Amino acid sequence: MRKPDGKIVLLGDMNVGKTSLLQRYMERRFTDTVSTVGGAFYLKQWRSYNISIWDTAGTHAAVCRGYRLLTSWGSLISCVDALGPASRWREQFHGLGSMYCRGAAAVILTYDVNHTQSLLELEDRFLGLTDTARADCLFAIVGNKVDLSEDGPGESRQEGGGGPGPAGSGCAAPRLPRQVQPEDAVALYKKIIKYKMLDEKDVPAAEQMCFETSAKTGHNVDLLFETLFDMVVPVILRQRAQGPPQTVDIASYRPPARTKSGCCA
Ligand SMILES: Nc1nc2c(ncn2[C@@H]2O[C@H](COP(=O)(O)OP(=O)(O)OP(=O)(O)O)[C@@H](O)[C@H]2O)c(=O)[nH]1
Ligand SMILES: [Mg+2]
Repeated sequence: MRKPDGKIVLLGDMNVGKTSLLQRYMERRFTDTVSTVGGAFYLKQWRSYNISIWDTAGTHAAVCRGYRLLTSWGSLISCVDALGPASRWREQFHGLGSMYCRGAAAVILTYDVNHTQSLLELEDRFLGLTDTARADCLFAIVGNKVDLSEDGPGESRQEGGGGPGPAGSGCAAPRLPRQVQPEDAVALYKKIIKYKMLDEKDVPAAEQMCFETSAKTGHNVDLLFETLFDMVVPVILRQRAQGPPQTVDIASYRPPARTKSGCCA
């Protein structure tokens, strides 16, 4: 298998629809999903480039919230017990998330437009994971599940076919009042630019990088991925021009052969 030329990573709280978005784009269908454990990737050929798209688990935030609940409800002993595992979880999650983001050319920060907390989590928990991404990493902010909001495009404008599973079931879910406005996503994008100490004029405009999608209907899903692929190609070319990364590839690393005279030669 050829090594991927570039990497895109999907991050976001559990249940926001990361796996469903990726499945909708790669497999052209919307099916029941199970919560992701660890991470998995698809390879997409775009023009002459191989791009890996990583799906990650959003579980951590909920696990920590669970522990927080436990600490407020439980006995003193369970509080003390819970603090240990919660912080260990946070560390493990941070390590794993940072690993998935290492060298990423683009990160898709995903939230649910009907759930404010999922947008807040992006800044609180997920943005820090992107410190290991490329310095010129692109950021897309994606509000998913617009089909569920009162003002969303919904079933009647279904794009790309429903396929088996929930989308094909024919019964429309009740509409919800939308909790996150497009301006909130634009504000987050601007915060990210500040956090990364970038100049707004050197990065794509917020309006270009904030999307509202529905993995269920397919709304804007192709637009999201294909806009990013086009933007990632120049990043790949820059990466090639800079030469191989200055880090050791553990898989291919071989220690230098010892001389017969040993270490003191
Ligand atoms: N109505 C609607 N439901 C969606 C949409 N996207 C995902 N879902 C549903 O939301 C639930 C969670 O979707 P997933 O894709 O598994 O979410 P995830 O972000 O990958 O979750 P984790 O793997 O736990 O981090 C599933 O029941 C999906 O069917 C959408 O656009 N519209
Ligand atoms: Mg998932």
